Amino acid sequence: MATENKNLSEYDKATIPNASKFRFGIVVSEWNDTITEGLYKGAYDALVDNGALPNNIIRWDVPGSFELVYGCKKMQEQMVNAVIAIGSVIQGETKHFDFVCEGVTQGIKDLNVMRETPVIFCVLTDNNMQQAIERSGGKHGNKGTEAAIAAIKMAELRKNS
Ligand SMILES: Nc1c(NC[C@H](O)[C@H](O)[C@H](O)CO)[nH]c(=O)[nH]c1=O
Ligand SMILES: CC(=O)[C@@H](O)COP(=O)(O)O
Repeated sequence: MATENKNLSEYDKATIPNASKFRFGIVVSEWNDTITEGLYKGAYDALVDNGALPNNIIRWDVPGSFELVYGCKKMQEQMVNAVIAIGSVIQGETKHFDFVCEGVTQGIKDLNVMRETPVIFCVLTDNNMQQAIERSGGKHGNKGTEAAIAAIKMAELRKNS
């Protein structure tokens, strides 16, 4: 498994652009909030560690991961350089997991295709809570950290393109 061979929280600051000139929007799903709050902390701390100003980080909450698409669409309309979508989808008894994951994945992909502001996919899609815990500050690191680094790099790419 790819994540098993890569700690999601590791990055080399020397390779990361300074984020002090950028504004970031973070949209956070309330479902599985113990997980999404851990992802948010990882993302927020990594943004600030790389120079982002706290006043330049906007947070909105949405009910569930399916609503991340609408929330990120509206966040793109704000004066931000990149958006991070944070969610945690955990397999239940039915196929609902498949439809939520597909819907949020395709929706965020569409936002990246149709609009100028990059939206980073920080949505865990796990078989169980233990996997989610391990990827939101556990033994595999924090996908929120990974997403923040991606957001900084994509904001820099957008600025230079
Ligand atoms: N089961 C999970 C959900 N389900 C809720 C949907 O995301 C959505 O809010 C609802 O269908 C109303 O439109 N959401 C998650 O983020 N994680 C889950 O595990
Ligand atoms: C991802 C979901 O919507 C899922 O957790 C809901 O659980 P269930 O499939 O048991 O209704």
